[in-house]
Amino acid sequence: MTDATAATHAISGPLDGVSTGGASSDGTPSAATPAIEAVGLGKRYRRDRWALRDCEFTVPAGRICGVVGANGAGKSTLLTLAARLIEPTEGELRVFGEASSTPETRARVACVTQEKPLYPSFTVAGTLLMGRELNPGWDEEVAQRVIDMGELRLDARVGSLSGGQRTRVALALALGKRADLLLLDEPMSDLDPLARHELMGVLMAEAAERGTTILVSSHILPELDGVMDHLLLVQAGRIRLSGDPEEILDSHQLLTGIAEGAELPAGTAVERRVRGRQVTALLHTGEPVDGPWESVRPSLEELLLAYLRTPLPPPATAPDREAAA
Ligand SMILES: Nc1ncnc2c1ncn2[C@@H]1O[C@H](COP(=O)(O)OP(=O)(O)OP(=O)(O)O)[C@@H](O)[C@H]1O
Repeated sequence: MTDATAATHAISGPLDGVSTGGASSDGTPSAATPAIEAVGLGKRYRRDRWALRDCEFTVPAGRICGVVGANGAGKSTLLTLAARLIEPTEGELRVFGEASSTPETRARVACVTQEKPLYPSFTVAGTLLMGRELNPGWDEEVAQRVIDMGELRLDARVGSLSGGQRTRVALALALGKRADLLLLDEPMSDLDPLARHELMGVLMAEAAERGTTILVSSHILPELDGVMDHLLLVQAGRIRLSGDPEEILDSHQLLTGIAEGAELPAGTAVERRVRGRQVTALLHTGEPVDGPWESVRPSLEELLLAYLRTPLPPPATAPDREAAA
């Protein structure tokens, strides 16, 4: 969790128009400019504590990007940097081509942090009214639909709602803003399975209809399978995998075989597990492997679990750079 506390970032932003940088004349994002681009990105909270380091990746506009990683990997830090609620310590995180916060990019970005900051004394109706007043492109229909699906009373005070109901209000605000980039930090964690399913449907429809880029972090891997068309695996503050999940899966193989005499091609094993006489290994290669192996394409869950179980070796250059800092 980060210390991002800016209230209702989902509704922040200026009342003026939309940037033309990275956008077509009608305001929809152009495919040419990535929604997000990290160049040598690092964030250090304390002197010796890097939450993210040496991150290089691109998320093309219009993608639903799953941000996956263990607790403390750096997912919230990444989303909070993209929301401009905190600044990088080194490198850049470009949002629609802009390296730092501008009124135009702020107007194009909506964020729901894990804290889901809302005003507890406001009613649901008052919260939506605030969204409408502060956002020129406000879409009442989509915000109202999200509220109605949860059967929330408009006169209920936000402070009296359950965690999942508050999440729904925060998502209604974010969707109502009609942003080009939605940053959602574990938005589904306190929703029941039906609400999760419904709201994932709304998000997918949003992405399909408007080309909205969505960065969504989640610990629930099946929730993202078949939904995301871009994957960022964050591990110990580094980006371990980034790209189209189908292409990433195509470049891996899950092998099973008998341990005795079974040699794996050098330098390709992400993970190797031995159970009795049987070896299972995830390889990072699309090339056929010789030997007594049975090879299948891994499922997304098998691939991610293998990476999550395998710690990233510390980079050789880190001590020198720490000393120089
Ligand atoms: N405000 C802060 N001050 C100091 N350290 C922080 C702060 N926020 C996060 N960190 C540290 O940065 C690292 C990354 O934290 P972050 O919240 O980004 O991880 P995460 O992947 O989102 O974790 P989770 O899945 O548990 O939410 C952790 O080691 C965490 O302790």
